[in-house]
Amino acid sequence: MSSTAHYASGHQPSGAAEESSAAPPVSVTGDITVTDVRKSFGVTRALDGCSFRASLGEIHAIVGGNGCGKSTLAKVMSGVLPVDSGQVSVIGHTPTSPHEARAAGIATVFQEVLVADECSVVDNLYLGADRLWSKTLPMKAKIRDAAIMMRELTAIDLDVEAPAGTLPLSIKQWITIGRALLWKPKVLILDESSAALDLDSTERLFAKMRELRDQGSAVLIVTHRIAELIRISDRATVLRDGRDVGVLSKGEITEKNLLGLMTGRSESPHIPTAVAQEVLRHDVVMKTSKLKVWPESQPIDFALHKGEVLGIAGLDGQGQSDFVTVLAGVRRAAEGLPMVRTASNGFAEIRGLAEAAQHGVSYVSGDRKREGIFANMSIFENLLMPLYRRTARAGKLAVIDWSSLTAVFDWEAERLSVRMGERTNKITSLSGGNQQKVLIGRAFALNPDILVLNDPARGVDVGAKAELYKHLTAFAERGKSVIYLSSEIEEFVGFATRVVVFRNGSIFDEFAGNAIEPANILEAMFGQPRGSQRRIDAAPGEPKAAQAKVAGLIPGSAGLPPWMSRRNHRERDAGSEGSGTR
Ligand SMILES: Nc1ncnc2c1ncn2[C@@H]1O[C@H](COP(=O)(O)OP(=O)(O)OP(=O)(O)O)[C@@H](O)[C@H]1O
Repeated sequence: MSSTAHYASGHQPSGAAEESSAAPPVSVTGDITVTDVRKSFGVTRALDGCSFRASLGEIHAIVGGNGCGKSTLAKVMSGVLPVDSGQVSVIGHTPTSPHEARAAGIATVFQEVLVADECSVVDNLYLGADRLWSKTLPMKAKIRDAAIMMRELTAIDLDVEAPAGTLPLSIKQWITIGRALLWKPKVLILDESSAALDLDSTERLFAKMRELRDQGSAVLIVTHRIAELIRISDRATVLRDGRDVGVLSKGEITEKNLLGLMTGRSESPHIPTAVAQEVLRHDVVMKTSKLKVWPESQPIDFALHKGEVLGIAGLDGQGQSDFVTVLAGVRRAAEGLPMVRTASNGFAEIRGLAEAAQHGVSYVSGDRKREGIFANMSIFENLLMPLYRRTARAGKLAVIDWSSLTAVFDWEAERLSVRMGERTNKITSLSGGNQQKVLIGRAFALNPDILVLNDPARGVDVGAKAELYKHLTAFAERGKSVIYLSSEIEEFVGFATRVVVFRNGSIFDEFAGNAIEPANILEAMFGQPRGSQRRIDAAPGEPKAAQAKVAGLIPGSAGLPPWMSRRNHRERDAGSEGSGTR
């Protein structure tokens, strides 16, 4: 393993780049050199003498725990943040604004999915581009290019003229990536850009990254998905507490080496073991009977047991996310209602969030920007607001019991290791992963009986993830139950009691015990049943439509989600086999 990197000093800043109305201007004058950079926010030292060096023609990962300064490093290289001291040179430029960075051939996809909901997909793709080369492109050409780009990235035909607000988070994430790729950047910086993508989508992103690298660009990625970064990166720089602590070359990039550098310790925090199955004989605490997520999808009979950690998997758009939001009362199913066990041992229907909360069901969204944080409120308020009313002392004035709230805050913030300055600071002052921890803390603080988590570890570092599994396991051992949707299938191993895999808006397969293996889950996600459920929706000999569903990645013709293109809907309505969508 390389020791702490020492870098040569960077190129001198070249000043602002010229604007151009032609294709993106790129003048390659050197590589990427960040030297001894310091950047503080008040008392927080986000970068504390950080150095980093990457070359054109490589995929280089920037790795480290939540709050160690990765996004800040990405932002200083993208002209979003000025440094307090030190030097930044990216292909000969020191951009002082995102616009300058873009003109220099540097494109960044930031961690938060920045999409204007009310604008169309095409407008979102060209957002901010109108002062440069795309100004001259007629709308028709933009629509054509947008459709091609989105098809390449998502493998489905999207209606690019539809408003982006109706799209799932993963597709919005693709828009932000497509926006950067349209520029054919010389340096592409991806800050947690695969965090909302499923496995197959991630492969498409990787193909794009390799293509760019092979054309001579540098691709810098920030990710907490260790298995992915091991596969894709040529080199990795590890940060800890705002400093670079080591550079790993391809063969050295292993989970053990990464964790050792990230934490400064050598032990691995997560040792997978098969999870005991006795809980599957315990009482049912939540169930559905003939519930249909989409009007045309297969009905779902489902049961969650007391003490169970149930994993939920599926390729994007297969209904798993809709299902968990139905269970949590966030949305209604096309048919049927989930039922939850009541204190008197009967079952009550969940018709909305209020009933879910009343019967002890809490929800954590992975889409923290849209469904989670209150951006204008403090860290404290964000973690505890749902408790304000509950802890109000009886009486006319209903005074909030601040001392008990403070105790809850301290407990949750400490056990989830939320890295923060003052608790009264706005939640947006926290790094992305730490914001997510606050949302998880909020759900725990409500002391629920059933926790429904929708890809909660998105952007959470590997150490904190292991802690989260520990807390959730302990929670389940206290007789509570957990529903855990993840787009990262490795998460289930050694943690979930059972995993159900969704296809076409319904449960397709199910795994328990030692069968909870990434390879098994993956095959089921792609339509090959390997578990106990064996709900085969396309047996050999079935017509081509079903075979296409199994072989391909398209959601089946049964119950296409509404954001797919008009063309897909027309094909479905005409009884088409849908295989033309790829
Ligand atoms: N605008 C800001 N105001 C105040 N503090 C900030 C701001 N931006 C970042 N910080 C702080 O700087 C530190 C580094 O944050 P940064 O977002 O760079 O971390 P990160 O390594 O990207 O974390 P994550 O993996 O959670 O995304 C954190 O402690 C964060 O709270």
